[in-house]
Amino acid sequence: MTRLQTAIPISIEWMDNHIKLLNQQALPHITEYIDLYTLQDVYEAITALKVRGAPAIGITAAFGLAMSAQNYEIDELEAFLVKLQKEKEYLNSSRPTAVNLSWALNRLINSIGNARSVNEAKTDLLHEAIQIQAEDEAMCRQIGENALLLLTPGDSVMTICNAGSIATAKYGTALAPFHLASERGKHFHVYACETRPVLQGARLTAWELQQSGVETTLITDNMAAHTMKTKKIKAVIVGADRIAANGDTANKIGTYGLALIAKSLQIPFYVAAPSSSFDLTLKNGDSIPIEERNLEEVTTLNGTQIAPEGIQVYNPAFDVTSSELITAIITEKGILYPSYTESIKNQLLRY
Ligand SMILES: CSC[C@H]1O[C@H](OP(=O)(O)O)[C@H](O)[C@@H]1O
Repeated sequence: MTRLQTAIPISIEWMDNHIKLLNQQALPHITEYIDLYTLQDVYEAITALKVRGAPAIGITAAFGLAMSAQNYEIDELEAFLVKLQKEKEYLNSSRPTAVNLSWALNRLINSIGNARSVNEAKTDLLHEAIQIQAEDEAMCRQIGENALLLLTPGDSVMTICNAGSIATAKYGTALAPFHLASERGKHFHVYACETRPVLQGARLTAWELQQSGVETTLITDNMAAHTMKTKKIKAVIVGADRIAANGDTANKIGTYGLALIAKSLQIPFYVAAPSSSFDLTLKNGDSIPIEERNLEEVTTLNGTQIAPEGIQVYNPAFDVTSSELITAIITEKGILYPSYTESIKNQLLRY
């Protein structure tokens, strides 16, 4: 067993008739699993961020739809497909920004195009969800290998949010190189931004990298510029929720600011993401839907009110980094460089 296999739990496990999910809202203090049996359980787990991270959301939704379909008491294929489409749209409405959600659900619907019976369709759905999870693990491992072509062990690297193993099937995207290097006895020094308001950096990335034996320093988000300037940060690497055809990238709120600082300090800024995070129907990032979440995430901390009651709040969960601020996009199919419109066409779509 590699260190990663023993250190970091798998976030999503299919248990033959239900989903066993690592509750990411309980981390880092409690490692607990919750059992999801219904479509509503899955919808609520995604909206409440019990599972979060673009690929992990897609995988969970895929198993959720396949699981729900197993229990349809419908014999007629046409009626089965009508109900499946309705439930797919419901799950797809759980969070708007990560394209992996709709990508995974569409893959499930497409997987039963040739089914000749309801039973065949039920089998195909489950098979496709299992396939999506297995492929994501392989893609993330390859992203880690490709990132190690750009990052040098021993360097200090900054990241934001959690684009880690628990946000994917395994390994993560932005954190994948650190896990792989650690398994090989090579070490980076990672500066993790805490990532207000939900604290994915402080709660999840700090925990995940510590489990994996990666040297990690936690900073608050407003320390990023000073840290990049004074701590010899050699690169910034982040995940992605949706990448448009020109390379504009939506990621956790605060990412755009890191990219601007990196540009001004001439520090390479990398996005790490699987091909399932690209939305080539969008010419650029202007039309990427940005999720706005409830005000309590900003006005409270661990249930304690930290702002005056009734204060107005703006709580966008993502921002869009324009492609000219991105040095390279690291995918499982290789490293893309500007112009991203061209490199996406030549490298991502060539298969
Ligand atoms: C590989 S995870 C990608 C992405 O998802 C996270 O958002 P959230 O925690 O709200 O699901 C964050 O933006 C990560 O970079």
